[in-house]
Amino acid sequence: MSPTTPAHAPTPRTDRRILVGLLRTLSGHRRAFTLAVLCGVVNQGGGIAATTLAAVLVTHALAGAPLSQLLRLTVLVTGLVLLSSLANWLETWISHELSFAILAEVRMWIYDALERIAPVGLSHRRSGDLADTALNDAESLEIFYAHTSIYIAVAAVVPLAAVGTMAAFAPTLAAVLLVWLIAALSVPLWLRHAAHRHGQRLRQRSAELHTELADLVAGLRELSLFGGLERARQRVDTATAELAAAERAQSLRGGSEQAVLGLLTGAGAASVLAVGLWQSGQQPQQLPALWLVPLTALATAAFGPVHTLLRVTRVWGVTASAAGRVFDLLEQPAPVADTGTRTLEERSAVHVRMRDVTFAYPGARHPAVSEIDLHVAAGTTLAIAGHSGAGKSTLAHLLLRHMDPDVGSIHLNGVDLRELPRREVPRLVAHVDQDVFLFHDTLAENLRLAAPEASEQQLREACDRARVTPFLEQLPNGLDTVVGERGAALSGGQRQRVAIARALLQDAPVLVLDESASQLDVLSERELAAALASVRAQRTTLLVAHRLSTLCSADRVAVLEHGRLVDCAAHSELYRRCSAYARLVDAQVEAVELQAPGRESVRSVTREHRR
Ligand SMILES: Nc1ncnc2c1ncn2[C@@H]1O[C@H](COP(=O)(O)OP(=O)(O)OP(=O)(O)O)[C@@H](O)[C@H]1O
Repeated sequence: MSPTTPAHAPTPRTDRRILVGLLRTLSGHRRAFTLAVLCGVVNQGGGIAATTLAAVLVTHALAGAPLSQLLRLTVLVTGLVLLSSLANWLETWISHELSFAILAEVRMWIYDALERIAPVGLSHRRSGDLADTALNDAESLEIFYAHTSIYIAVAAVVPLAAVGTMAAFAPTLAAVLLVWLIAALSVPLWLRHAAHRHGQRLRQRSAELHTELADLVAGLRELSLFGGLERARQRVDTATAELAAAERAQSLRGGSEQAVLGLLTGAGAASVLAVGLWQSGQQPQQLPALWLVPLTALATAAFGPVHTLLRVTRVWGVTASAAGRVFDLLEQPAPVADTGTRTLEERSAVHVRMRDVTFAYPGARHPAVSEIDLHVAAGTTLAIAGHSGAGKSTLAHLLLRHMDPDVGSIHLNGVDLRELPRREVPRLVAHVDQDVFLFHDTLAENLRLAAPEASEQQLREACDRARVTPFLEQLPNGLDTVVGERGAALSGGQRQRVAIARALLQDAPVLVLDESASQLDVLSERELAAALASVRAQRTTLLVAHRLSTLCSADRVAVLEHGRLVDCAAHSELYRRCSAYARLVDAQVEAVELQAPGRESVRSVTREHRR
């Protein structure tokens, strides 16, 4: 079973909210940002000044100005070009440093968010989609921090400075230029809805393709077993085609934006030239003809920062969509509050009390568990039995505090789980799940997950007690053997024994054991039973039981039906007095006998509990 789906549904974000969110991230890097903007202003401003002065130089040369004056102008133009290049290099360097520093922060925030909302808050998201947010969405923000934010500031300063300079020589031309510059800057505003739509679609399609591929790789074995490879191929093909269509729409809009901007730049320069020509032809002359070429050059160059800005804002839709997905994850509320401050004084003997516990999954019509009242004395084992869907795993998840009861409470030695800090719970309650996850790492490192400081001797002791040692000796490199992705190099039973060794190393006083429902051969079952007995000794255990032998070994068995507690007693007594339990046990025995006729262990258990 998987934990609950949270009710959290992110509200749609406007461009302004996203921009404010992105800029807020910059506030911790004001110095680097200001430096980058300064370099950007010098780079773009120097470029415009060099272009304008080069035009002045040509005009003066044509007008027969003295060589010394031409030389001075040449030195000035060269100096400006060098300064602009240096500023360009510095801007690129600082802005990328800034961007990488912020991206490193964002990635850590994403990691913290994943940790805060796991496991319940992640259950409704596909792992490929989450990986895409953590990697590609975060990566997409690079363009904003390294370019967009800086170019916005530069584009707000440099063209205005160019208009100001022009106003000092020709106020009318400056007014004409200003009108065209405003028109050019408004292009992304006209197209913002399309840009947002295209960007969102592009990021979504890219995430979908990524998720499809991740699913395909993870489920390759099942797909080939059930002949589903062709269908999976078609799904990848469809996702690829949809991504290509989204990319095409994005490029088409980008191309139109570029063409419109080119048109506006040309029209702006032509208007300045036309008005300038008209002014210089007036009597008395309103503008010296010699200024015409430099002023037209200045007008054309003033569009440079706008072109640079629009080159990056063209992908604003993608950035906004990626930022929205990242912010959604960062702002997703934790499924359980972490406000507890109490500690457990006595940790060696912990008893568990469930008081009137009721819990319903969000959107479910009925509670998964209702009014459960249970007590597990310190050091004893309580097995939870019931048909599939009866609420056994839900109780286990509540004890692990993956979620909180809607009504009632769960206490360890009288302390409500909600009163403990969240990080304290794994120190008190260990979990051995039926679906064991092992990292693609050595067996030793997988074991050290529970106790990072454990010595090799301690690892070996835990392996001995959890019956890992017999198969450990067969592994090529013993504890240093890499167990493969998700522990693929080990069998299901072996993985469970590794998980038991891990729980032993974790050394928590309470244990939640979700027993594997799959049937094991007699030898494996015996090994597993011995390992379980070892980890349960002296621990308070809540055992989600599927096997008859495990039910018999528990101190008491609680029977659930449709989320309600039917009865709770020792196995033999329960078998006699509780018809629901008797039916469950009989069904178990018949199923096992059917699968393994004549199996002695089953017969003996059957004889035992039927007495
Ligand atoms: N994440 C979830 N979201 C919504 N409902 C859920 C979720 N997980 C379980 N349920 C529902 O809650 C009820 C109890 O499920 P639970 O997994 O606790 O039963 P179980 O007794 O452990 O079953 P099994 O033996 O098959 O694992 C079922 O009706 C199930 O469909």
